Amino acid sequence: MTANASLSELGEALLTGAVRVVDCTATLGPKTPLLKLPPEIADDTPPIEIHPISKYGDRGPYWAWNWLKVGEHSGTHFDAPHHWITGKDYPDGSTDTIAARNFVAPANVIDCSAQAAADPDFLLTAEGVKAWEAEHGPIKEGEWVLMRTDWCKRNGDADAYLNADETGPHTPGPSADCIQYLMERKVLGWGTECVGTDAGIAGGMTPPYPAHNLLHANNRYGLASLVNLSELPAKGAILIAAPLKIENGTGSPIRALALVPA
Ligand SMILES: O=C(O)C(=O)c1ccccc1S
Ligand SMILES: [Mn+2]
Repeated sequence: MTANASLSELGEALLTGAVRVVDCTATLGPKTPLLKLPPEIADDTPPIEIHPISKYGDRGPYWAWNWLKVGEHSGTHFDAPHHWITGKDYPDGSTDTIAARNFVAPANVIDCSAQAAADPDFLLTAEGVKAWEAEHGPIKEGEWVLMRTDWCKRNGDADAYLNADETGPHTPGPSADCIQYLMERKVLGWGTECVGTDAGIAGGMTPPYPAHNLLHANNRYGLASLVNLSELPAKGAILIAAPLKIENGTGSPIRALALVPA
């Protein structure tokens, strides 16, 4: 089928509802849970603020608009290679230099919801990815790999979502060998439902924060705080994940949208 025919067919399918659009984005606002790092080593992103400029009142009679105070790595967001020291030198590693073709791609959704429900520190390993491929087919170069944990069900409760105790945060994520394997498969990037692309215990892993370290060392991308992955098929969805074109940006809140068969 020609590209014209494919796009025309997609347009028709969108209009008829044969292809559905799933919103994989959490609402962004002052209640959005943000990463809390050990205060002895790092500063955190300040809480999101939404400030009205006018709302059809005397400072803007016909219009309403706000200004925002928001960190790049807030809510459902995109991690660019420049976010990490291992990716700092890529000329196309910031949100304003990444090629736009990388913002639309097929998605593989690996369901780890049962494992994450049983163990908040669950780590998906390379072996786990290979077992998934044996069942669903190979992960191809240029595709997203998304870890479904149903962690988004905790979004309404910041404490439950961040799930920290005196030993630190406990949220599921990838092992280092998982990300290393995905880099060998030349995937576009890795996405999770949790506050970051790494597991809560990742600060103590080798290398520290292996998803960030290895993704961005390979000029690849991360997605965090995705929602509704349960509505996506294991294979077959197309994910639209485009960061704001922030000058020298290390990341950006996004509106993540998945095109799925109805
Ligand atoms: O990229 C992020 O938002 C993120 O998760 C993160 C940011 C900075 C340091 C550690 C982590 S783990
Ligand atoms: Mn981030």
